[in-house]
Amino acid sequence: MIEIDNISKHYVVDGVAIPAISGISLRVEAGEVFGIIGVSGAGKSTLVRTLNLLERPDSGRIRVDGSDITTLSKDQLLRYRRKTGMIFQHFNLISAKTVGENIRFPLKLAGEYTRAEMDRRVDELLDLVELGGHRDKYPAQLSGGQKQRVGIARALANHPKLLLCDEATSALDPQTTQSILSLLLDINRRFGLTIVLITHEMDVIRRICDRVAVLDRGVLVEEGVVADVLLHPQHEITRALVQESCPSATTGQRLGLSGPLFRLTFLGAVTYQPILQRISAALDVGFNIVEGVVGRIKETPYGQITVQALGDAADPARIAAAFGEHAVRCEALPS
Ligand SMILES: Nc1ncnc2c1ncn2[C@@H]1O[C@H](COP(=O)(O)OP(=O)(O)OP(=O)(O)O)[C@@H](O)[C@H]1O
Repeated sequence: MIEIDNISKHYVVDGVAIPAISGISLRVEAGEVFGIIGVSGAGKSTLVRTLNLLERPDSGRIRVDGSDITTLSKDQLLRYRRKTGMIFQHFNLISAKTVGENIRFPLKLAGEYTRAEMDRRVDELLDLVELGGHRDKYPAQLSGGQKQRVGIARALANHPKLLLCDEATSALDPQTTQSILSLLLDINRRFGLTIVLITHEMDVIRRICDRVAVLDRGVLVEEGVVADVLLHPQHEITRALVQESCPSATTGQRLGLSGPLFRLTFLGAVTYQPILQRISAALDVGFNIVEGVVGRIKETPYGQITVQALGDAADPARIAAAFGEHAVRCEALPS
């Protein structure tokens, strides 16, 4: 478990102090996939890099499994870093080394394995990331997705407990992004590995994260279970980040619709049940779907749609109560 307690970090550029993160406190549970999202310059990289002390916070504490990593000795820090893998947006592979040599590198640095053990581990990791047969190739001979798979294999070499992902899919096309996210989720589940990832894409959070923190100008503005943050964003910056994938509260004004508008949120099995039809029949109200999205948050189905209620019986309180009885959240929107 990681407990980040009130950490701050600034950089000095041309004698001027630039705050990068300010007073951040967070808790990441063992075995979860924790996402940190924010726009460019929000402080995501700085925050994730404090978790292996690539950036040392100016103040505050970071406790991992109870011990404060900011007070570790040099040797203790080396050991801690060995158990903390990291992958990067631009992969950071050594171009003059083959795939096999790149993966073997952290094993060599650890100085704990025989040649045969290292060979065996490299083969095991190549199988894990589905790159068997690419061992003797050089990074330049690989696609972006394959390079990131090498990065993942290298990060996992010493059986880390924590994997840090710094915009790991930002340089990849959408299809390759999905395959890398699936691999990360598979690794998280198979090995119980804790993953902390940073991204500027809500879709990455939706696909694999359990919880998410939102950063804005170095400050933590919102944090919670992904479904709550995605479907009911509280902070303006979060709303902007989710707007592309979810209907907004200004739909009525935008589409010039009159008549009562409702935003309905379905989460779980209820998403696939004919609730609209049932309530329509029970209340004698028609529903015009004007906007919406249906998808999955990790494996959980969800839907969020905006409907216009039609008919004389379209009483907002009755409609909200009827959806509530079916465990569908119903919010009246300004029309
Ligand atoms: N090495 C550095 N020296 C000086 N300023 C820096 C340094 N690294 C980051 N900053 C500044 O700190 C702030 C936070 O940057 P950071 O890279 O952590 O944000 P980010 O959310 O990861 O952004 P991006 O998504 O663009 O990488 C920004 O104002 C940035 O310009």
